Amino acid sequence: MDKVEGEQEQDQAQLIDGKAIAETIRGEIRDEVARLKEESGGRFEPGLAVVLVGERKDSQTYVRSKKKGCEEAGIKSFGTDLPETATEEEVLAVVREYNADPRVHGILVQLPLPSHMDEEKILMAISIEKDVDGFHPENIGKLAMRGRDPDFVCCTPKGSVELLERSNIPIAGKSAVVVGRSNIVGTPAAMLLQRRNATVTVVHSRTPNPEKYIREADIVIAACGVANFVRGDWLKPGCAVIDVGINAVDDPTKKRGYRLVGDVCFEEAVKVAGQITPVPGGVGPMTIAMLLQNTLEGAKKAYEQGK
Ligand SMILES: Nc1nc2c(c(=O)[nH]1)N[C@@H](CN(C=O)c1ccc(C(=O)N[C@@H](CCC(=O)O)C(=O)O)cc1)CN2
Repeated sequence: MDKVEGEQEQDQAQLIDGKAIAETIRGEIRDEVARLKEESGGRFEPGLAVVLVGERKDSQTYVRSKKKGCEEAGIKSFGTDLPETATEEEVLAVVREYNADPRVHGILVQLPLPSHMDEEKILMAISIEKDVDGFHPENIGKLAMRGRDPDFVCCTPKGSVELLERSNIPIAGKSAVVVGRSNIVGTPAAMLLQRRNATVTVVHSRTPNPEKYIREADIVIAACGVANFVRGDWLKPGCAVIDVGINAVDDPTKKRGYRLVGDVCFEEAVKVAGQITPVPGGVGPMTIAMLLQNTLEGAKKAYEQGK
C-alpha cells in the first residue's frame, strides 16, 4: 500500500540516548547544588565518600568517573583506596569513619569486593541515611513494601526507569519483563516497575523458554550479564528495550582489543523494538547521574535536619 504523504513507517527503533539524558540530569543537579550552597551562605556542601578496595582496572575507572562527576556537580568527594590484601575489618573501619563524618552525605563501596570479604556485611555497615547506592537490605526491603519508601533507590535500576520516563514511555498498565534477578539490578528494577503499576514478570537462568514471556512484553529490561542473550525475534514489535548489560567481547579491530555489547542483540532488536538503549551510551551513564542525584537528596535531608 502507498504511504500517505508525510507519514513514515518506522523501520528502526528510536535510540534512547542515555548519555544525553544523563548530561541533562547532571546539569539539573549542578544547578540544585549551587542553589543549596547559596542558600546556606556557602556553609553547606554536599559530600560523597568513595571506598575502593583492590586494583581492578574497571573499578578504578568507575571510581574516577564518580569523583569527576562530583567535581562537575559541585559535590565534594572523599576517597579511600585500600589494597586487595586489606582485611574486612579495615574496610569496616573506613565505613564507620565516614558514617560519623558530618561532611559526608553519601557513602559507596565500589563493587565487586575481593572474594575474601563478606560483601553483605560491609554494605550493611553503611549508615542507612548515607546509603546512596541503595544496596543496604533495609533500603531494598522498603522498596519491596507498599506504603513504604526507601531512603535511596539503587542507581542502575533507578536510571533504567528514569530513561523510560524521560522518553515518555508509559509504564502503568503495561506488561514488563525483567531478565535477571540480581540483588542490585534485576530485583529492584522489577520492584520499581511494579510500583509504577506495570505487570511484571522476572525471567532468570532457571526459566525455561524465557522468550515465551519476553514476546508478550511492552517493556524489557535486560540485566542478566550474558552478551546478546535477548534476540530480536523474542521481542514484541514496538516494545521498549532497556539494556543494562555491559559485556566485553574480543574485537581485534578495536584499540583496546574488545568492544562492549549489551545483553540484547542490538542489531536484531533495533529492527523490531520501538525504542532501545545502546551499549555503550545507554544505562551506564545513568548509573553515575543517579548516584549524584542520590547524594544530593541525602545532602538536602541532612541540611534540612541541621537547620
Ligand atoms: N558500588 C557500586 N558498585 C558497582 C556499581 C554501582 O552502581 N555501585 N555498578 C557497576 C559499575 N558502575 C558503577 O559503579 C558503572 C558501570 C558502567 C558505567 C558506564 O557508564 N559505562 C559506559 C561504558 C564504559 C566503558 O566504555 O568502559 C556505558 O555503558 O556507556 C558507569 C558505572 C558495578 N559496580
